[in-house]
Amino acid sequence: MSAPTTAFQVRKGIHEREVRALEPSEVPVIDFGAFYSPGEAEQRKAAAELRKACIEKGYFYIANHQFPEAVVDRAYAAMQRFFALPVEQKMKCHYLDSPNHRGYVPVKGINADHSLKGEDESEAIEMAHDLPADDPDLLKGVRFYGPNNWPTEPPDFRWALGTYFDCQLELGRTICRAFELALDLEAGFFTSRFTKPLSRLRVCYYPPQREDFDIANIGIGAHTDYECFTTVWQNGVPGLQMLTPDGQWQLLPPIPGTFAVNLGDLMQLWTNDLFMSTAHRVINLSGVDRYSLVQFFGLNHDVAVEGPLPGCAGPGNPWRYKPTTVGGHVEEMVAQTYHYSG
Ligand SMILES: O=C(O)CCC(=O)C(=O)O
Ligand SMILES: [Fe+2]
Repeated sequence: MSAPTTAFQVRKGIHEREVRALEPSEVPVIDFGAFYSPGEAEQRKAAAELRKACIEKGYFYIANHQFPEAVVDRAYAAMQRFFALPVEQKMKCHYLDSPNHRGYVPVKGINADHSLKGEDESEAIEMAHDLPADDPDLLKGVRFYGPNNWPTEPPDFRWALGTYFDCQLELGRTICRAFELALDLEAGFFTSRFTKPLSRLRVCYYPPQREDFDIANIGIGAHTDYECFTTVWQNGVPGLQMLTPDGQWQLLPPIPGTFAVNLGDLMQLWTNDLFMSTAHRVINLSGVDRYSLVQFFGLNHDVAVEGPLPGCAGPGNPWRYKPTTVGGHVEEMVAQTYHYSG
């Protein structure tokens, strides 16, 4: 049985227009170098900072993560060239033409905020692990495993974004390890279930938005992400806003050399609301184009979320959710957001 889904997106203040723009010094930045070092004390210290940020804010940035800068630069260059193409060209790889939920999402192609009837004013490419068409899990009916629906233009898009995706998987494994420490779990709790993870990458473009925008039609409407956590790279142009657990919208400043990381629904389910899935949205009022690379990290498709993590429930604090699976929850939420009929 699936968990109730409406619990995740609805938050007090979700349509509030007041936003506080944060200074870079106000952002919790975790030094990820600690997780690559053999020093246990350093790792524990960084994990404690990560835990505090998750409880108080629902997001953090990571620095010293060792992600190759050239991979980001190449991905950014290729995505700019793709989104500059005529719309007819981009429509040739529309996501609704892919059996695996991969491809181009045009303007008004999704409705991320399920509580409104609007459509989102942004474009994206949905991609994931580029698996063959005879992948055994795909043959069993798991549509999230399978081939990407690559654009043919620009010709290096596939290399540039495929490499970004693969490198992010490596980073994601380290973030899983950091969460194991932050939640006091046995080593391998997440990483041993991260051998064929459901991970999606959204390659996003947000044209500038008018000041008198309608809250139902913004870059991406307020929502929570469905997986365990999400990494966000943004091109120096602000627009991403996070709703903190105490109900304040915060505009996140891009900080060169970092990724923002926010929590997703599965983390909320598993931690029984200790780590809440962070509601967020994008409104690009900068006057210039905003681009972002947003990668979602679940665990393997069939991993069961059938109870709270150790230490996250007890007398007076029962588990609030129903059992689900990683793939089951993501499938249900994607069906509500994207324009699949029937
Ligand atoms: O573009 C961003 O910064 C965030 C996009 C987002 O929230 C999403 O694609 O789920
Ligand atoms: Fe999101």
